[in-house]
Amino acid sequence: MRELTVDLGERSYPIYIGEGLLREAASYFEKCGLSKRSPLLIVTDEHVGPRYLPALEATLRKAGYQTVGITLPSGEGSKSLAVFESVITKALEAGLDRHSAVVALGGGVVGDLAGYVAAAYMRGIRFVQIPTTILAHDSSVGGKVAVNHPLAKNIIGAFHQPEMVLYDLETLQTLPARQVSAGLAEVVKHGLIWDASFVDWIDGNAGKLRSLDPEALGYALHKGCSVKAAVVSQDERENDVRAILNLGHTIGHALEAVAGYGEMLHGEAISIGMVGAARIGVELGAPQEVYEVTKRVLAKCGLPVRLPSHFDTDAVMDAMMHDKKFKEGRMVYIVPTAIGQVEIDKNMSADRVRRMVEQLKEEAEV
Ligand SMILES: NC(=O)c1ccc[n+]([C@@H]2O[C@H](COP(=O)([O-])OP(=O)(O)OC[C@H]3O[C@@H](n4cnc5c(N)ncnc54)[C@H](O)[C@@H]3O)[C@@H](O)[C@H]2O)c1
Ligand SMILES: O=C(O)C(=O)C[C@@H](O)[C@H](O)[C@H](O)COP(=O)(O)O
Ligand SMILES: [Zn+2]
Repeated sequence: MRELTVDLGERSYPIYIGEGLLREAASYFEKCGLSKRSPLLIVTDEHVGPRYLPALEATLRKAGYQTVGITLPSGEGSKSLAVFESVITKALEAGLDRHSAVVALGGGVVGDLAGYVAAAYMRGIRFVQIPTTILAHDSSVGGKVAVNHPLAKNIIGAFHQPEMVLYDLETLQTLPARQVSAGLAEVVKHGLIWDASFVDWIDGNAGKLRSLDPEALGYALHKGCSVKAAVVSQDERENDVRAILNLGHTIGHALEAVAGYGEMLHGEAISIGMVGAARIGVELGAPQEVYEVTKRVLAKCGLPVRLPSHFDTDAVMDAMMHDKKFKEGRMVYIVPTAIGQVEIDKNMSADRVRRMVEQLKEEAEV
């Protein structure tokens, strides 16, 4: 078992990463002081619930916790105000009070939604992240919780930190191949923004990661969570350095919205976005290898590196205008300057981004 800390003063919390942690969940819940007198609401989805909810509830109940589960349809569509309301209804019916906690058992969709429920219910109750996807090594850490609006991703949300992150790597073994690749996009991102040697390692170990080799996965997810924790610890509310976690996301979020939520997975969209960002980086003076390595490593992880030509450039640009980082015709854009390094460009021209979107449709597959 590996342990990390997200260092945020009185809101600091541990990330536990290891095999079989779900079976020991009760002892971790006790360690972080969750109440046995008030019900816990476990939010999960239709793919995760049948596999992992009964065992989690059994171990928690055996230790004296009261649990209630809610199983949602899987996929990005559940990050909506309608589903948010249905979970609040469940919380009220189950009698959750201010000492209760919401437990997110699932991927980033469940984590973002359940976290937002926890942030809003009775003006904020505690919550626990139990991530079950590779991608959720990113989403479970850092306290960004949200639902989508049809016009813009993650636009209704809050910062609300969990009490702990309990990452049982055994659960990842049941992930479908497409979700494995999508999750690896955020792993690659953590290398590209912070650590060239990690990018090099992924380059050499992408095959092992895709085949869910436990040792390789453990190493990569610990590394990814360390980068995320380090960045968030420096800038909890994205006033500054935290923006670098958005590499590839400005266009990525627009692609998700334009495709229709869930059609293009988050990891797939930001993969294409990171290739675009690398192109802009090279245009602005970064070495050519920034583009070549970014594209190669993403392709090795089984990710798309080209924008399908049916995407309408105007629609993508319109969607970007709703991004939280867009202001007066200029956007905040994360631009790679070298492998493992990025800078925050607060004055990126929309015209340059438009040209990049067009170029992404011409991108050769690797
Ligand atoms: N809050 C943040 O900081 C942050 C960071 C990155 C991404 N996100 C958000 O995360 C979301 C994407 O998360 P995701 O990729 O985990 O998607 P997801 O939660 O939809 O999970 C992907 C799919 O895998 C299934 N699944 C999950 N765990 C499984 C398992 N162990 N075995 C079998 N199937 C399993 C799910 O049912 C779903 O069909 C997006 O909405 C994105 O915006 C948030
Ligand atoms: O935690 C962050 O900060 C991130 O940017 C992580 C991203 O991977 C994640 O997709 C996040 O939800 C994007 O943030 P947003 O503020 O652009 O919605
Ligand atoms: Zn992301």
